[in-house]
Amino acid sequence: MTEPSLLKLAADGERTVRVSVLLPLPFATPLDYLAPENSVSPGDLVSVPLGRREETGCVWDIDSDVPADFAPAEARIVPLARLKPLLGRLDMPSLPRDLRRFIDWLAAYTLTPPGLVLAMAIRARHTQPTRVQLGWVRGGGDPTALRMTEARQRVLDAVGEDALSTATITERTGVSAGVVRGLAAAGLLREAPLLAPPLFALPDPIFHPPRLSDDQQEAAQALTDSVRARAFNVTLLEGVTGSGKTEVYFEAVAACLAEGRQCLVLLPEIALSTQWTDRFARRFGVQPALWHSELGGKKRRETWHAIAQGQAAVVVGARSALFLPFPDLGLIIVDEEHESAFKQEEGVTYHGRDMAIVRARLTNVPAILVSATPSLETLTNVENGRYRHVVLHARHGNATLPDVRLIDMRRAPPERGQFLSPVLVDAIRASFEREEQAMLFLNRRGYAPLTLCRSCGHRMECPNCSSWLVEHRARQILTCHHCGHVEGLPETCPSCAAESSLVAVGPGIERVHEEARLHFPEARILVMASDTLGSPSATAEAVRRISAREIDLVIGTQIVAKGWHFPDLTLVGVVDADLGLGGGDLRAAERTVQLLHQVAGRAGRAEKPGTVLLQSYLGDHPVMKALVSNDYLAFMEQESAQRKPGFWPPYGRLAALIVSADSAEAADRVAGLLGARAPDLPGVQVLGPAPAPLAILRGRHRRRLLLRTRRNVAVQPIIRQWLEGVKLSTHERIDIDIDPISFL
Ligand SMILES: Nc1ncnc2c1ncn2[C@@H]1O[C@H](COP(=O)(O)OP(=O)(O)OP(=O)(O)O)[C@@H](O)[C@H]1O
Ligand SMILES: [Zn+2]
Repeated sequence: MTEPSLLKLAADGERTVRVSVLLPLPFATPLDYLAPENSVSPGDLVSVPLGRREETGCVWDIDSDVPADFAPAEARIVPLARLKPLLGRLDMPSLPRDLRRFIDWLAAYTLTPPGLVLAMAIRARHTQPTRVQLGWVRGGGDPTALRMTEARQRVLDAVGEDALSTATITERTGVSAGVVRGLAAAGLLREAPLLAPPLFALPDPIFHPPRLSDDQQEAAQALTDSVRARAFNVTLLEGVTGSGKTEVYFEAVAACLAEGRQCLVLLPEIALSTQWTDRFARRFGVQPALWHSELGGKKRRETWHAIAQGQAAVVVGARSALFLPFPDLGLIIVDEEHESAFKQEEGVTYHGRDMAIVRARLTNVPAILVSATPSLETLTNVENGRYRHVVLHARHGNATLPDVRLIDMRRAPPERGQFLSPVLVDAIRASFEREEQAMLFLNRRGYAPLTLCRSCGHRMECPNCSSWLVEHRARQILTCHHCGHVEGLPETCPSCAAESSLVAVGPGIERVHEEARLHFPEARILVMASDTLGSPSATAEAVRRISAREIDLVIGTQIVAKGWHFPDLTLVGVVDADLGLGGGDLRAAERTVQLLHQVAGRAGRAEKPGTVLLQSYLGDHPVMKALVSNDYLAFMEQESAQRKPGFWPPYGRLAALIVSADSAEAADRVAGLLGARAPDLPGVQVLGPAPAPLAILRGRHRRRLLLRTRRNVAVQPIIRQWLEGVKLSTHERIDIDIDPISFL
């Protein structure tokens, strides 16, 4: 690994200035250093002394007179004479101004030290650009200094302004490397950096445009207009599954390319998006740049640099792509905007969709949110005129929306110990007979969610978390889906020592697979879950096999809901449509409709019509009614009517405080303390403290408090004041989650 070269700071006159440098560490503010005047600019990455270490940071401000009311109390202004000098500037692209403002904004909004947000932006620097390769150009030496043989002349004719490597020269001219060395020694050739071939070829906006329907054309026009206007605004692109939303927003990407600017597309599960990138390549002639957590070190740093130098024109990424240093960003698209996967729950907690809009605003470029089932937040913003609305009403071509039907599990129950109703089994058989493909969806990995002792009732629980262990029969283990704890399946009950008394309760997809094999011994079945299909190549292979009709039945967790397009897939069976509704989460119903609608949307996307069967015990539930009648908006109106009176989001604001400690007593002490000094303000309510649903997670005891306010109340100052002076021991923590979407 090569370190980036450290550039000396050129002194421009005598004066030195105070330079504030933000370090990727949990400090409340940037630290001040000294540098010669005009030697660095804001955004430059620099090396600084910190104690006995050297750290890389980013110049945040120069010679600022920090106003007293802006500086937090702990930011003491150190006199110039006591400041240490910068060690040098890294030979790397600087962070653009809009990105720095975004980092500050996000830090303030999420109540995170800004350095920790910066760390997300410059993580890629840990692995630096590969060393520059050198080649040869014409040198300024005296041509008569050397006898001009024919071989030497051939070399001089071959080299031009762009450097060529020795290997290329000898290959092109047929001379030996010695001739090249001789010319160099005589000064007739000079070393110069080789131009690296660009890592990402430029996508061609007119490579292969589709012929759009009138509806699509109108939608595309609205989007491309806003791209050309080069100003911030947000548009919701809503359209039923299979209506061509992707084709339509590709037109906006094309417009952005035509403007010569960069474009960022956020997808919720980028590592699984091979179908998306292939489509992109068919439309634009080349692959886009990818950005996600699984990118390897070399690829990661090369991509970071290509983006910083404006060479990567289209970046498709996970939420972390919001922190990339685009020098000329022209458009941000968030596909599947309703997805909760955009929320980062660990470390800095932020919502990728919401922050995409913030970034678009600070960069002053348009944002496009895309969904078949938009979130209530987004619909509300459309309603109050903050977002524009562009709608695609029908599926593309001759495809029709699938027929969604309910299987009432009380009336058509499965056989004892089974999970598929005879109605569903018959429907699958019928689709095999028509030589069509079917899919079974169950959002639960493993074999069974609970293992129970038949004689004493003991439940197999995680030793580190308050949760059940999930059996994975293929691997013969019990595992915790929260902390990853793994143990073998015991032969006897650990509590009463009864033999062979442990039974699996409830289904996971492994168990549904087992049952499907029983019903359809001949069928070619493929199981798709994040633990069996983690890597992009495994996913690509699965997609290939389904598309090539090597598979009759797909059984999967939520990864099968993603934007897949399989023309021969006509039947989708939802094994447990009620699954997401338990737990009392604010958005449980909304999320269930969105997920099941998305799954249902995989059926009948081409010529053959599709059918969706929902197995449910709650046929009268608004969620089931919405799915059967395919009336999403009516459902969202009910949702809205339920949330409005209590000022639940999006009609009010929420922030969660999660207390965790190494003992229940300590957790109770801190939670009690917070409860006792909870803010007492108009329009503000504090719920809790209460044990978190996951009262123990990874061995830590957890309590939750929920702050709920009217929409017009800013929660950050309230929380800052609330926590001021709260002293914690090293084993106690308070995590803040602004706009929480998980209530575990
Ligand atoms: N104008 C068009 N010309 C040719 N093919 C099209 C056109 N519009 C859409 N399609 C095709 O129809 C299928 C569905 O389109 P697309 O995937 O863009 O829809 P979507 O709304 O994004 O779907 P979903 O929300 O279900 O992921 C794709 O195979 C797409 O290539
Ligand atoms: Zn656990």
